[in-house]
Amino acid sequence: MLRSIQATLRGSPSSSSRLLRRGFSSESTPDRKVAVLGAAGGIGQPLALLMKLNPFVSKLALYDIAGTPGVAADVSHINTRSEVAGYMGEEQLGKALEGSDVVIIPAGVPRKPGMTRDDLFNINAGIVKSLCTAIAKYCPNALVNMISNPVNSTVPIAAEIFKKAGTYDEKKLFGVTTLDVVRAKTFYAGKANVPVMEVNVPVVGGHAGITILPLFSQASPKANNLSDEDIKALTKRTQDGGTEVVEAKAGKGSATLSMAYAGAIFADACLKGLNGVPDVVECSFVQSSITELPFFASKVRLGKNGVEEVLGLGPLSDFEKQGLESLKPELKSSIEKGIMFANQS
Ligand SMILES: NC(=O)c1ccc[n+]([C@@H]2O[C@H](COP(=O)([O-])OP(=O)(O)OC[C@H]3O[C@@H](n4cnc5c(N)ncnc54)[C@H](O)[C@@H]3O)[C@@H](O)[C@H]2O)c1
Ligand SMILES: O=C(O)C[C@H](O)C(=O)O
Repeated sequence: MLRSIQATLRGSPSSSSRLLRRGFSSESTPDRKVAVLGAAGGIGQPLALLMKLNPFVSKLALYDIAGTPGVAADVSHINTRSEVAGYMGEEQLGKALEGSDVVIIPAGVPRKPGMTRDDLFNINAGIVKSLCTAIAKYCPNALVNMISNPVNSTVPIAAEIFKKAGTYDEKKLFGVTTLDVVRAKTFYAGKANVPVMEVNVPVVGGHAGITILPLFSQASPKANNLSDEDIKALTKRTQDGGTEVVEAKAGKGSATLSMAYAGAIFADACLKGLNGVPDVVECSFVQSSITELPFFASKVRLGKNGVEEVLGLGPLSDFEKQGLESLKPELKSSIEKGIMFANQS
């Protein structure tokens, strides 16, 4: 993705030649519509920019309850492939969604210091419910990338809304946990003193506090200079990464720029999968049977229909096994809270 952005910034010939190397002719690169819901927000605006730079996108629909005409006009002047349109207010939501291949949802309120992600439930659950009801109506086959918190509950809410509408396909619903992976990579590279762009670390579980479980025992490149205490500290920092940003922003919201980057990486992976690029693997919070919980984040292979394969956890250290058992009760209750909300209201 970073290379895609860099190539795009250098000029379209290099991005199209990259597409050619991947087996697409410039004429046959499939048309793909991406909709961003909450596009005028702290995440939505930089995410709109990054999706405008993505050569796989042919149409970019920017939807919010306010402010999207300005964001769309601004982003639309960038000389890249996609056509941009802004949509504002519920009466324009259908048009924004129609024909979408990927819908990215960063709509909703962010945390302030002292709040948990679950404290956002009361407002964001209703927002997600209404947006997913519209997705079921206007683009039931789209891949849905859920960013709105609490992800551990908003993804189950989306699943229930789609089930009620008769459109649920578990292969097409994703909780975006990429920021946890981005953080784990950055913190590990800093501590292990290895080149950050070469680092890979799976992060499993969910997206809140101890439900975020980075698997540093599977990190590459291997680092022999890290003690058990270092791994514990890296795990805690990854779990508290969101809070670190919320506190630093001191009441002005939560992670937006790093989240836009993470959201753009995940959407890019979804588009590559849809376009038949082989071996696209990212961590995501999806319907899962790799533990007893109905939703769980782990590595997922992406393909032409969305999730092609939910990959297992692989070998865990004793510390990670303990972390896995400790996260299950909280994750289970967040999932159940989402399911109950969707079915009672
Ligand atoms: N998954 C993650 O890793 C992750 C990371 C960071 C933030 N988040 C979450 O993303 C969400 C958005 O964060 P932000 O910083 O961009 O907030 P923000 O307040 O800056 O932006 C949210 C946007 O959503 C819009 N919105 C509200 N109701 C809407 C509706 N019904 N339809 C469409 N748009 C609507 C608002 O108008 C606003 O523009 C929060 O819930 C936050 O907790 C998730
Ligand atoms: O921490 C938050 O509230 C936002 C987001 O979930 C994050 O991880 O940065």
